[in-house]
Amino acid sequence: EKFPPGPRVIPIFGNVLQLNLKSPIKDLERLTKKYGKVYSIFFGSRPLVVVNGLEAFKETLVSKAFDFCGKPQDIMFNYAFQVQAHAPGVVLADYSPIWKEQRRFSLMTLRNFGLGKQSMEQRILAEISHVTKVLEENAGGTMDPHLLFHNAASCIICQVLFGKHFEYEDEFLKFSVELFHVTSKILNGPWGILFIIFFLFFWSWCLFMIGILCCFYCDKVIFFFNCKNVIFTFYVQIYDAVIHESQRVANTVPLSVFHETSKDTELMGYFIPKGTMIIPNLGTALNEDGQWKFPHEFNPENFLNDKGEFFKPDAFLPFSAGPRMCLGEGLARMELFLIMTTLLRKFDFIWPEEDGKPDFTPVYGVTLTPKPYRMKIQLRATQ
Ligand code: HEM
Repeated sequence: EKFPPGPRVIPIFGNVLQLNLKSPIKDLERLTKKYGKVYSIFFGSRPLVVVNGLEAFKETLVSKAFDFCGKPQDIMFNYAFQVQAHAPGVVLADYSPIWKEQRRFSLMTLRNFGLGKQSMEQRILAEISHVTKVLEENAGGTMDPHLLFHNAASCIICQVLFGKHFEYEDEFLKFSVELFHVTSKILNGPWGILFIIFFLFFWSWCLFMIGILCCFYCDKVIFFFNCKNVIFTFYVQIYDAVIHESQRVANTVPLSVFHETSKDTELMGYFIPKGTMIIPNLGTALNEDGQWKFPHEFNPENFLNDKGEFFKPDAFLPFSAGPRMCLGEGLARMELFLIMTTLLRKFDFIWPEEDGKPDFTPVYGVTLTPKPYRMKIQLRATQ
């Protein structure tokens, strides 16, 4: 009786036919308005609980984190990725001593490979020089930057993993980026089941996903060390605000990675049995009324306090929170900051008027991405 409410369930199908599986975000928004911050939907006979908004996330991901930090093991993903009990990796591993060990090992390895250190910054800057070269070649014209940025992000993670730079024309790189692109589109789409075969390849390339997901971040501490004057620091704060605001609006990983309850528990007064799949709808905190100065518009002031200094509101949870939160946040931040600042100092990126109004409707896949677009590139007069 105390299970979260939800739409009427159709036998065999559950609520699948009531959702647009190609892009369920709008449907989930509609259901939040009707049923509240915590509600249930059924995939076939399987119940899922959708969690929305900062208050519910605090309870799910932080204060009761260990009740909610399992990962479903009996879904198609796990078979496709060949997740095995003795070697489950990190992202899809259930809450267990093996997951803890693998997470600790991964963090330590990333640190050993230079995360948070000058050497990682140098690797990223070296990769940016390749991007800059391509953009310079196209200066004065228009281009679709999609593949260029995928390549750059993939190459950075390859640098970390293999200590080698891949040329953008390299067949291996082209194949892997294309493979990721295709699979990530199919994965969440209605035809996902038919394309299960792709998933077998996907596991091998998941590290590339890391790069593509990250859209480039930064550890601003490194930057601060190099900046001694106050005015420059002020600019950095604004830059940081712009980058965070871009990520807030982009809502890159809207539904996080599904969780599962590891025991019977309660959430905002509702009873949630052990083994229930949980969807943290992270995007609902990123534009939640009451949490932001300007929740529904692009405005970097969302990350500036009254004195114009950078601050991060609690509702900024694109990397999730608690024990399962994203392990690559540091690398992602470093990449985004270095790439954005370097490119914006050198180039102007302009929307081509002949292409009409930009269509901001995102394409739903593992991540939310923009529809294909072209941009004009111009070298800036002062660099
Ligand atoms: C903008 C870039 C990125 C975003 C928005 C992002 C977001 C996320 C989210 C939402 C989760 C799920 C957390 C949860 O289950 O509660 C996650 C998990 C994870 N991410 Fe990221 N991520 C990004 C980049 C990266 C990078 C660069 C790496 C690796 C270097 C990485 C590695 C991981 C791993 C290993 C997990 C699983 C952690 C665990 O289950 O213990 N991510 N990420």
